[in-house]
Amino acid sequence: MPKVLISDKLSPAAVQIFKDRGIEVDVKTGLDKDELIKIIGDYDGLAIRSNTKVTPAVIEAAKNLKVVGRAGIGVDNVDLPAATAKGIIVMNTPFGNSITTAEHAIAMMFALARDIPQANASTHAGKWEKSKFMGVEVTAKTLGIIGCGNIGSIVAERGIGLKMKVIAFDPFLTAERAADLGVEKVELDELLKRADFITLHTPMTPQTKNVLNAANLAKTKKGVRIINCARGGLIVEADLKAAIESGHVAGAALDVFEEEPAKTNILFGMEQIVATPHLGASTNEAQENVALQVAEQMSDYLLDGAITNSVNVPSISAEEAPKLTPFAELAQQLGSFAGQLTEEGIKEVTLEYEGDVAEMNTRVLTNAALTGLLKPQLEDVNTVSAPVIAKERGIQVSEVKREQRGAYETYIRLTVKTAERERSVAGTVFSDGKPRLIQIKGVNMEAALGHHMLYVTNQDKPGFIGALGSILGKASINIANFNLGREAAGGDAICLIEVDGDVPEAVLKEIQALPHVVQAKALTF
Ligand SMILES: NC(=O)c1ccc[n+]([C@@H]2O[C@H](COP(=O)([O-])OP(=O)(O)OC[C@H]3O[C@@H](n4cnc5c(N)ncnc54)[C@H](O)[C@@H]3O)[C@@H](O)[C@H]2O)c1
Ligand SMILES: O=C(O)[C@H](O)COP(=O)(O)O
Repeated sequence: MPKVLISDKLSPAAVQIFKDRGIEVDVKTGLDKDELIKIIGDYDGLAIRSNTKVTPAVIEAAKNLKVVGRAGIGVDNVDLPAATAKGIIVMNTPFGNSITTAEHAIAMMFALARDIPQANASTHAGKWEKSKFMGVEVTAKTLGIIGCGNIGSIVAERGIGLKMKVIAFDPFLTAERAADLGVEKVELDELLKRADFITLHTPMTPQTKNVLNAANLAKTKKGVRIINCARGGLIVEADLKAAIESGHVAGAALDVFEEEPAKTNILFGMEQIVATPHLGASTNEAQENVALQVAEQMSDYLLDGAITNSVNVPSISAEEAPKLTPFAELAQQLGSFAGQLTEEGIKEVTLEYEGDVAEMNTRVLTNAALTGLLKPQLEDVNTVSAPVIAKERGIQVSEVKREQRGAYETYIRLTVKTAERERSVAGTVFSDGKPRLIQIKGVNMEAALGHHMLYVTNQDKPGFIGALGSILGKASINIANFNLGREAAGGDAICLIEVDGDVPEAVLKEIQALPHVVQAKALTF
């Protein structure tokens, strides 16, 4: 039975889902990093929010971990490269808390416009400072949205509902989407110049980090008010402080900070700052949504191999998972076969998918093939890390899909190009669900791959098979399966033999020395 650890405060709905799905679940919140490292090895799944830091050290200690589920959106607290390298799937719940966070941004805008937190504190203190708190209307003001994705779009709709003029900077926002939303798409400088309120809704990336720095703050309208319910590092806090002190920026409402938890901060204590402790997603509704969703997604993966909302691998639905499994095994075997025979640097890999398999989720199959291909050179490769490693090594990977059927209903062909040669191998899955090789280097044959295989290429000449059989017999190597194929009588021939154990180096040398042998290699699968 898979075992999941919930290490941040999640709605109890998540625990119930895991239990209902037959998954053992422990809830241990507030663990420090050493405590987490100590226990993480026991778990197949880890469910988190933003508090748990999934560092390379945690990943290293997570010997059984298969999936990290983020009940929320931002996965900046998870070391994605480390998780990917270890084959751990990281998934989030990209929509579950969007409305709640957008509503928080709007609430923060009003808090700023009308000094609500300051007036609240003053009134509680019995001061009745009616003339001190003079606000501004939002009606007819310009709201500048930086990042118009899920949350930014909802903020845009709410802003339009409040009779604001909404402008947005988002390089990935299409003109059609902007028109549908009723938003004017502008460049960043234009937004900075025109907005009375600026609200940030981008992820934290190298491009968005420090987007509101001294230089950009200087381009804003005097009296601008800034709202950040996205990520702390989008604003340079020292520059914001200076811009408020100079009177250029009227105020800022911040839910997120450069360093969290933010127990101290240079902005704390400033009258013009409204602060909340990363509460964007904190409503009953959003927490129920994300907890249910993450528990379902993690259970689907741990129990059925279905992948939803992963940030590091392609999705696989629960329906396609069982159909894909034998083809993924085939793709990995084709990759492994080619990988064990390839001793030079790989330049290009092409995967041809023909027939029914062309309609499947071929990215998953390509990742499986790359895993098999790279494994002989790299012990630490898996279906999650393989595409990243291939890219890092400059291997060009392409897919070709054809719907038509030939002699076989469906098949996959893998072609590997190096500086010296091109090698291709094709296979299919038979009705018994087992993968078979059907062609090697253009030579037809039908062979299942066992654990130990002997691969020999030779010139098709009489007497060769007898000589080969007697070498194996003399070495007491039992033949389990013998598969032969040839280009034409007397031409190139291939012999793929399943044997019941290792083929020692000395035996291999004897085979290589036989007349007409071009190559002989022991392969394992
Ligand atoms: N405060 C909270 O509690 C809370 C809650 C939920 C989400 N968030 C954060 O809010 C942010 C937005 O979440 P979302 O769900 O809307 O994400 P999203 O991916 O749907 O939208 C992000 C948008 O930013 C745009 N973008 C990317 N790079 C950009 C750039 N360089 N300049 C301008 N725009 C750029 C993208 O095109 C996209 O449209 C994330 O950082 C998320 O972690 C915070
Ligand atoms: O990215 C998110 O979903 C938000 O930052 C919410 O974080 P939380 O789940 O820790 O409140």
